[in-house]
Amino acid sequence: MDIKTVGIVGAGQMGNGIAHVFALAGFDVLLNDITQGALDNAVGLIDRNLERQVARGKITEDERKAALGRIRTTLKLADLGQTDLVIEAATERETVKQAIFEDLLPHLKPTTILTSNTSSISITRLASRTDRPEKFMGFHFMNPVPVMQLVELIRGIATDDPTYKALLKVVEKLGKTAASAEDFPAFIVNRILMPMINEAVYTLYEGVGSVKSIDESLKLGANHPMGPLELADFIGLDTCLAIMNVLHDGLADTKYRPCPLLTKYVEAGWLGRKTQRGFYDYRGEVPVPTR
Ligand SMILES: CC(=O)CC(=O)SCCNC(=O)CCNC(=O)[C@H](O)C(C)(C)COP(=O)(O)OP(=O)(O)OC[C@H]1O[C@@H](n2cnc3c(N)ncnc32)[C@H](O)[C@@H]1OP(=O)(O)O
Ligand SMILES: NC(=O)C1=CN([C@@H]2O[C@H](COP(=O)(O)OP(=O)(O)OC[C@H]3O[C@@H](n4cnc5c(N)ncnc54)[C@H](OP(=O)(O)O)[C@@H]3O)[C@@H](O)[C@H]2O)C=CC1
Repeated sequence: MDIKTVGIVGAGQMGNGIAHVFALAGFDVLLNDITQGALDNAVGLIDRNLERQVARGKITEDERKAALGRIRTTLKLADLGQTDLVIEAATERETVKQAIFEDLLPHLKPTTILTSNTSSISITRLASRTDRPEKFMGFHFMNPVPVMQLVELIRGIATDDPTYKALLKVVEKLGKTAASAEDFPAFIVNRILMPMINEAVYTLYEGVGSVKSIDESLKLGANHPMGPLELADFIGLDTCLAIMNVLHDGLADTKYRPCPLLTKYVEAGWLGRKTQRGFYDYRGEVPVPTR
C-alpha cells in the first residue's frame, strides 16, 4: 500500500516531532489533540525546529515552507478516518490509547493502517481491541524525533507482512533506520534504557550521589550525551514511571520496581521539562538540581 496521508493523535513532544519529519519527507499530515492550545503550541514548535534546521543548513527555506504547508490540525478525531496511516502518540496510558482507537474505528476507511508510538504497552493487546489487528503495529520513534535515527517496529501477534513492509517503506522514506522488536514489555530500547534511568533515581534516593554527580558521572564517565536524570526530565517523568510499571507488571520481576522517589516526583506534578520542574528546575536561566 502506498502511504501518502498520515493522521497523528496527540500533539505533545512526540506528536509534533513525528508531524515534523513526515511533513518534511513529503507526506500530508493531519495532527489531532484535545485542545486548540496543544495544536497551536505544536505548530509553533515545529516552525521553530524547522527554522533551526534552515539556520544550520540542513534544509532550505523552500523545504521549510513546503513542510509547514503540508501540516493541518483538527480537534475532531473522526477527521483522521480518511488517512492512509494513523500514528497514535497520546499520553502513555493504556485506557487513553484504547479509547482513542475505539472512537476512531467507526470513521476509518478499510485500508488504514493503525499504529501506536507507545514506549512500552502491548501492541497485541491494543490491536485486539480494534477491527484490524492484522493492520496494527507498534511504530516507536525516539525523542527528539527530528534528530534520532532509530524507529522501532513492533509486530503484534496478528500483524501481517504487507503492513510490516508498508511501514518499512515509510521509515526508508523518512531517511531513518528501522529495528524490529518482538512484542514484549517496553520492546528493546526502553527495556534497556529505562531500568538504567530507574537505577539512577535509586542512586539518588539512597544518597549515593547528588543529581549533579550522577549526571556528570554518566556524561563524563560513560560518554552519554545527557545524564540519566537529565534524560528522564527530557522524556517526562510520568512517561518513565508508566514504562517502569509496564515492565514491573508485565515481567513480574522485582528488578523492575519503580523507585519510590520517581513516584513522588510524578505525584507532585514535577514531570520534568514539560512542567518546568523535575530532577532540575527549569524556571530560571539555567537548570538547577532539585536535590
Ligand atoms: C522514552 C522512549 O520511549 C524512547 C526514547 O525516546 S528514549 C530517549 C532517546 N533520546 C536520547 O537518548 C537523547 C539523548 N540526548 C542527545 O542525543 C542530545 O543531548 C540531543 C540530540 C538531544 C541534543 O544534543 P546537543 O548536542 O546537546 O544539542 P545541540 O547541539 O543543540 O543539538 C544537536 C542537534 O540536534 C538538533 N536538535 C536538538 N534538539 C532538537 C529538537 N527538539 N528538535 C529538533 N532538532 C533538535 C539541533 O538542531 C542539532 O542539529 P545539528 O547537529 O544538525 O546541528
Ligand atoms: N517522551 C518521550 O521521550 C517518548 C515518548 N513516547 C511515547 O509517545 C507518546 C506520547 O508521549 P509524549 O509526546 O512524550 O507525551 P506528552 O505528554 O508530551 O503529549 C501527549 C499529548 O497527548 C495528548 N492527549 C491526551 N489524551 C489525548 C486524546 N484522547 N486525544 C488526543 N490527544 C490526547 C495530551 O494532551 P494533554 O496534555 O491535554 O493531556 C498531550 O498533548 C506516549 O505513548 C509515550 O510513551 C515514545 C518515545 C519517546
